[in-house]
Amino acid sequence: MKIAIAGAGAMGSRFGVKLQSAGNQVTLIDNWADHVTTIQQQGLTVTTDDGTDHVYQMTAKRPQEVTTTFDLVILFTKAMQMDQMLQQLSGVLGNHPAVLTLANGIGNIETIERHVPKDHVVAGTTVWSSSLTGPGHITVTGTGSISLQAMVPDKFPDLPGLITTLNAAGLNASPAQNVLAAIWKKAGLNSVLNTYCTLFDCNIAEFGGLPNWRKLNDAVLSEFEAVATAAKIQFSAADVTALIAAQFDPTKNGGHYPSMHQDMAKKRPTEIDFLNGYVARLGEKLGVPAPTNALLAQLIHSQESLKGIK
Ligand SMILES: NC(=O)C1=CN([C@@H]2O[C@H](COP(=O)(O)OP(=O)(O)OC[C@H]3O[C@@H](n4cnc5c(N)ncnc54)[C@H](OP(=O)(O)O)[C@@H]3O)[C@@H](O)[C@H]2O)C=CC1
Ligand SMILES: CC(C)(CO)C(=O)C(=O)O
Repeated sequence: MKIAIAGAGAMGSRFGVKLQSAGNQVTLIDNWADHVTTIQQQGLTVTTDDGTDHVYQMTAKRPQEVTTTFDLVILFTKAMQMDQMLQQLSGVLGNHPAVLTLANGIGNIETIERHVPKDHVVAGTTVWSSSLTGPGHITVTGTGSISLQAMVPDKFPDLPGLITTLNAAGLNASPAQNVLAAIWKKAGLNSVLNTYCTLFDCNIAEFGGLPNWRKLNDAVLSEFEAVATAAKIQFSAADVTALIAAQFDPTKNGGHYPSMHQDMAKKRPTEIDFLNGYVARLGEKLGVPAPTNALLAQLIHSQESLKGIK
């Protein structure tokens, strides 16, 4: 399959390597010029759990250099970069490839549907993880899985085929029954793990080792559940808490510093407005206050300001 990874940072690069190793023709597309040039000249370096470096020769391009067509575009930008990437790839999208997004945050589907017909879109979530440690260099730990669903299930040509392609690359994909519920579930997880690990400067296992992690968790997720219920979205705080607890295991994501922590460390804007901030705003609109999520969003914004992040 001809696959474009649009947004080839930490996650896009990890997925790109796995899909190419399984025999697909993969193009990594990214706006970070140094990253693209390093991959073109030296290959993509992947440091694995045991500290070993593996170098992969991969095709890497900036969006404006892409002229080929693809069967599948996997969008792996940050939520706030998605609209720009879709605009830059309008020529590529004109050939109607399937478009899959597994990015974190709520609201990405609406962004994609401004650029791509709904019946070509597949959305989902993943608990795979990765860190972009420098241009052309990622560090990966643990394993993960993917849950995904076509936005118009009767019209999307071949979801089982897409799942087979992802699974042949060892990505552990399975169909979701209710993609909006899956996105909210993942956003609940990120609004706990990403936000607290960033504020406390810790990894996921260290957060799980806090004696009061459950209290901190419940303060966020009880509001998520109330807002989701008002918005008629299926959400169970208990289910999300179980998923969070499963990440503490070092063979899953225990050793991982969440993507928001990585953003803050690199002085890059975070996705907070698509996580706790989104729920606080929606809660306000629906008359269901979410003060803990509103405060956490403000705390992260304050940290961004102190670091000079705009
Ligand atoms: N990392 C993880 O473990 C996980 C991440 N996710 C989600 O996946 C999506 C993609 O995240 P992720 O792969 O972490 O994103 P990254 O931060 O690794 O990369 C995103 C983009 O940011 C820019 N960028 C990043 N670092 C630098 C730098 N030092 N200098 C210049 N530009 C830089 C690049 O694009 P540009 O130049 O165009 O700005 C890059 O493509 C997000 O929605 C995230 O929440 C989901 C599960 C796990
Ligand atoms: C890996 C995981 C699940 C950790 O919160 C994630 O989604 C992230 O780092 O953004």
